[in-house]
Amino acid sequence: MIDAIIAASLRRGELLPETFPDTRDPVRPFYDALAASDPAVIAEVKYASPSGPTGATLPPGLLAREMAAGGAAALSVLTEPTVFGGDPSFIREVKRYTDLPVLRKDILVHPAQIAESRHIGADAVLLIAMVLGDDLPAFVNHSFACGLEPVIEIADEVELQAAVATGARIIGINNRDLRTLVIDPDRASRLGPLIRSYGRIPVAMSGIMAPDDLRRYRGRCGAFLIGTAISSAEDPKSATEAFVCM
Ligand SMILES: O=C(O)c1ccccc1NCC(=O)[C@H](O)[C@H](O)COP(=O)(O)O
Repeated sequence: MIDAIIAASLRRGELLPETFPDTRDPVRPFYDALAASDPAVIAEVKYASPSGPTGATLPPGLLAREMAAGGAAALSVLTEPTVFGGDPSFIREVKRYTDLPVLRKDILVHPAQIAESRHIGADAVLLIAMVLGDDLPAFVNHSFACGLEPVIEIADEVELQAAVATGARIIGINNRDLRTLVIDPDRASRLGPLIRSYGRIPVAMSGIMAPDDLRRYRGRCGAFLIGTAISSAEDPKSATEAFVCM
């Protein structure tokens, strides 16, 4: 499944123009938003996954407004269209409803997709270590050059070392295995303190379904990315509050 998503993303990247205007502004405040909040909840606008629809019903702008009202420190917006039901236009829509900094969540594999991310209004981009391999440092540098905060996603100690060798200030630990989709909640507990010891912000990602799940990472991770549990909630504002008011 992940290989098909990567191939589709490469095809999308190849269709983009090589340059976009407005790619050299200073990095926007995604980092500051996480550093200033405890717990820093990154609420994710997520409509589907390889497992099927999440059940989210509000359109992206209204969903984002509820998440902001519930106290989210920042937002993540899935823009991948083939499996996750996303679209790059969601970022602009979300930005019309909230001032919160926004992470573009996608399988980014082409340099033009980084410049595009800035152009469509993102403040940060997800760079997946497993997907980018040896290209990771170049994508980190390109993100900073485009005025974007790179957030590297890792799954193990080897990828952690590759991430800290770059200048990235935020490193996410995905508890979900991208190939098997199985969640291992101990990943973020184990790797979070190690990332902290390098002076970076560790973000626990995936499988955080209830406030108690977040509690296990307190003190070990600095931020918490929550998709399905908030996006699919009947009342996304209250669902966000429940995580923020831990
Ligand atoms: O969500 C999935 O099942 C998934 C499968 C394969 C690759 C990526 C996947 N999700 C992307 C994400 O990063 C999650 O949306 C994010 O971590 C939030 O996860 P959750 O809170 O469990 O919805």
